Amino acid sequence: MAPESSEFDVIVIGGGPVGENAAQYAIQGSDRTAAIVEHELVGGECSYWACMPSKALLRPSEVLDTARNMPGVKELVGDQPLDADAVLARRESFTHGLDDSSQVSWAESAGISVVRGHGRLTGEKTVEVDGRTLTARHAVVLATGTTASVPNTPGLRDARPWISRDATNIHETPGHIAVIGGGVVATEAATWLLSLGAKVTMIVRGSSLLAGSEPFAGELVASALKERGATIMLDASLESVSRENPADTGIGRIHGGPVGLVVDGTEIVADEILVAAGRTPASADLGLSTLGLEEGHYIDVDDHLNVSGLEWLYAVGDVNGRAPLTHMGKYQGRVAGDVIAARAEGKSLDSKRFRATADHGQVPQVVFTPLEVASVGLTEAKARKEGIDVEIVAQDIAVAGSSLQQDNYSGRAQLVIDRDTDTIVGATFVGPGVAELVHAATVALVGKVSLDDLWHAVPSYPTVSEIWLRLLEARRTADH
Ligand SMILES: Cc1cc2nc3c(=O)[nH]c(=O)nc-3n(C[C@H](O)[C@H](O)[C@H](O)COP(=O)(O)OP(=O)(O)OC[C@H]3O[C@@H](n4cnc5c(N)ncnc54)[C@H](O)[C@@H]3O)c2cc1C
Ligand SMILES: NC(=O)c1ccc[n+]([C@@H]2O[C@H](COP(=O)([O-])OP(=O)(O)OC[C@H]3O[C@@H](n4cnc5c(N)ncnc54)[C@H](O)[C@@H]3O)[C@@H](O)[C@H]2O)c1
Repeated sequence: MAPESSEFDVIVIGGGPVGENAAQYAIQGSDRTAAIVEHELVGGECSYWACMPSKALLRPSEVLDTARNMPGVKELVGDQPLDADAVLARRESFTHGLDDSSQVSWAESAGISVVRGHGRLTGEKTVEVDGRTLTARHAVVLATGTTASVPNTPGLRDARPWISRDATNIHETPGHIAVIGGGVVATEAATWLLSLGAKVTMIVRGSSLLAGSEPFAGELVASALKERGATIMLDASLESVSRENPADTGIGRIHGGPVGLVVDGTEIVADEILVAAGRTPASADLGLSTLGLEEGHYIDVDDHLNVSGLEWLYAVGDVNGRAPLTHMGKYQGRVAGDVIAARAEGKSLDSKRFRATADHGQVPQVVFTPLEVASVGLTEAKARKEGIDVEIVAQDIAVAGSSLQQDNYSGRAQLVIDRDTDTIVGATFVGPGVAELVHAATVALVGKVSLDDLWHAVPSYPTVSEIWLRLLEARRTADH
C-alpha cells in the first residue's frame, strides 16, 4: 500500500521499536496493510537517543576495566584513558548520524508504510497527520513513548540543562557535570561521563541510588562510582540553578557558561547539568480527549493492551507506563499485534500469547554501570508488600568461574523465594558482566520452576553461573 493511501488496516502512531513490532505482528503473513506515523525518526528514542548510543558509550569502559584487572593485559594498557574520539565515533556508527533510512527500508520491506508527521486521534479509528486524515479498518495503536522530565526547580529550565539525549549524543565532554537524579539514566550516564574524563557530582533526592532495586545493588553501584571519582550527594535538595549566557549550541554540546547550583544552601559550580529525573508520557497532544480520555498521563491498558475497553484502540510501550523498557515494550507490541491479527481473522483470544502477563512481576532489566545490575521480578520489599511469605538467599559472587573472568571480581546475588510455592519470585545479580545471568532466572520465574527442580539444573564448571549452585546450597544449609 502506498504511503499516499488514506485507509489502512492498522495505524500505529509512533515508530519506535515498540510501534514497529506492533505493526509487523499485526500484518505479517496476511494481506493486511499498516502505516506507522512518525514525527521524528523511525526507530524512536531507543535507536538514536537511548539504549543503543548509551550502551555503545558504556562498553569501552567495561572492556578497559576488565583489561586493567587482567595480568598480561593490564601491563599493555597501563593507566591510559579511553580514546574519547574513537569511543564517540563508534557511538555514531550505531546512531547512523541520526539518519533513519535503514529503519524505513526495514518497514517497507515488512509491508509497512511510513507516514511522516504528527499523529493525533480525531475520533473512532481516525487519525489526523498534519491535516491529512487516515482511517483504520481494524486498529489504531498508540506507541508514542516518553520524553525527559525536567523539574520545575527555579532557574533549571532557563539554564538549558542537558537531558538524556545530550548525554547519549555527547560531542563535548564537560570538565565538571552535575547529574540530577540517582536512577537508571543517572547512574549509567555518570559511568560513561567518568570514563570520558568528566568530573561527576550526582545530586540525588533520595537516600540511595537505583531506589527501585534491591538496596545492596544501589550500595555496590555507589561504591563503584565513587571509586572511579564520582561525588554522590544523597538526600540532597536542589534549590535553584543559575547560568550566565545559556545558549542553544546543539545536542551534546555545552549549553553556555558555568552553572551555579544551590544544593541544601551550598553553591556548587559546574560546566554543565544533566537532568536524569524520570520521564513524561507523550500523550498530551494525541487527541485522547476526542474519545473522552485524559491527556498527558500514562495510558491505562488491559492485558490485551486495549485502552478503556475499546477493542480497536491499543497503547503499547513506554506510553502505557507498565514496564518502560525496550524489550518489554516490544513484547507488548508482539502481543497487541497478535491480538489485532486474531480479531481481524475472527479467531479466539483464548491463548496465553494474547495477554501481556509478563508485565506483572516478571520484568527483567539490566542496568549497565561499572557493575551490572541484572534483575527480574520482585525485590524483597515488593514481595513482602504483596503479602508473599518470603525467604531470602544471598551470596557474594565468588565462584571458580567468576575468579577466572578477571582479578578483583566481586559482586552479589540474591534470590527472593515464595515459601508457599517453593519458587523464585525475584532475583538480582550485581557484578562485572552479570547481564547474561538474568535470563536463566527469568526462565525459572516465568516457568515457576520449583527450587527442588532447580537443584537438577547443573551449572557448567567453571562459569559465573555456578553462583546458582552456591545460592541453592545456601538455601539447603538454611533449611537443614
Ligand atoms: C538514556 C536511556 C537509555 C535507555 N537504555 C535502555 C536499555 O538499555 N534497555 C532498555 O530496555 N531500555 C532502555 N531505555 C528505555 C527505552 O529507551 C524505552 O523503553 C523505549 O525506547 C520505549 O520504546 P517506545 O517505542 O515505547 O517509545 P520511543 O522509543 O520513545 O518511541 C516513540 C516514538 O513515537 C514518536 N512519536 C511520539 N508522539 C508522536 C506523535 N503524536 N506522532 C508521531 N510520532 C510520535 C517519537 O518520535 C518516537 O519515535 C533507555 C532510556 C533512556 C532515556
Ligand atoms: N538499562 C536500562 O534498562 C535503562 C537505561 C536507562 C533508562 N532506562 C529506562 O528509562 C526510564 C527513565 O530512567 P530515569 O533514570 O530517567 O528514571 P528513574 O525513575 O530511574 O530515576 C529518576 C531519578 O530522578 C529523581 N527525581 C525525580 N524527580 C526529581 C526531582 N524533581 N528532583 C530531583 N530528582 C528527581 C528520582 O528520585 C530518581 O533518582 C526508566 O524507566 C528506565 O527503566 C532503562
